[in-house]
Amino acid sequence: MTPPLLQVEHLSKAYGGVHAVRDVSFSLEAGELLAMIGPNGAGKSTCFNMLNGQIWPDSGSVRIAGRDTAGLTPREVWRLGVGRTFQITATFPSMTVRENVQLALLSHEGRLWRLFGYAAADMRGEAERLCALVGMDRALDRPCAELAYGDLKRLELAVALANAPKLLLMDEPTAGMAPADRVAMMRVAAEIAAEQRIGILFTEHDMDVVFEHASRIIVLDRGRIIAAGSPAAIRDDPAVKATYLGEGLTFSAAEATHA
Ligand SMILES: Nc1ncnc2c1ncn2[C@@H]1O[C@H](COP(=O)(O)OP(=O)(O)OP(=O)(O)O)[C@@H](O)[C@H]1O
Repeated sequence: MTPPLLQVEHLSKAYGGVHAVRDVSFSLEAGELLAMIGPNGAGKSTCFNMLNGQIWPDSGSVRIAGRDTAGLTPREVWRLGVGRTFQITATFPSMTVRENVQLALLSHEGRLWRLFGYAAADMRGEAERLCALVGMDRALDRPCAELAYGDLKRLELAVALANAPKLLLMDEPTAGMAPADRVAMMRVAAEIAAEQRIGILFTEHDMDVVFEHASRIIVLDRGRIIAAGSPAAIRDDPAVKATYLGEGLTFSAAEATHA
């Protein structure tokens, strides 16, 4: 039997007396868009940091396509096909959209030293394909410094895709975006996940985005998974409602969408 793309078992991490992540287990298949939600301090970032090798767990395991990542550095985990996008975008402002993606493609190929030679030209077509995939083909020659924030996030997704990830970790991909851009951004991510058979795990505070696009949702609270399941099941889960209502948040928009 083929192992899941991502298999997390009994993952735990404590900082002094704070149990940031406690006994977390879940799996993710190729093509799936899994949302990890939870209030501030629930343990989402700590989980992500353990998944890409930035921090090592106290106990538990992470397997990528069956391969245990224990003891691997972030770069080694990246080589297994785990990409990550961050809340704060990291592109080169003076370079154009196309050049940023070409650079990522060259870096993936290990050919960075040939950046200004013909190798960069080799990557032109592929860079344009990736830009089109995220809806940035209209801005190929624009310097990144001129881009609106939403477009920078799309570009960041293209840069992450240049590394041909099997699993993409997206840390609040829509943070700082206008509501319409948020939904559009995740629609693009969902289409890419399905078409390219990439597994995407994302954290998100905007419940409209989560309920509209996630195939499944896991809910963390104080380091533990308190619920996991389909968007409909999570919306009706009493423990989830209690956690979020405690924060003054409601699922009203999501209820309207799915009613
Ligand atoms: N390096 C650290 N040292 C000490 N405590 C930490 C460290 N990193 C995280 N924590 C604590 O672990 C808990 C989980 O934090 P984490 O950042 O993983 O939550 P989060 O769900 O990502 O929150 P947010 O939504 O605010 O980003 C919090 O109580 C936090 O204060």
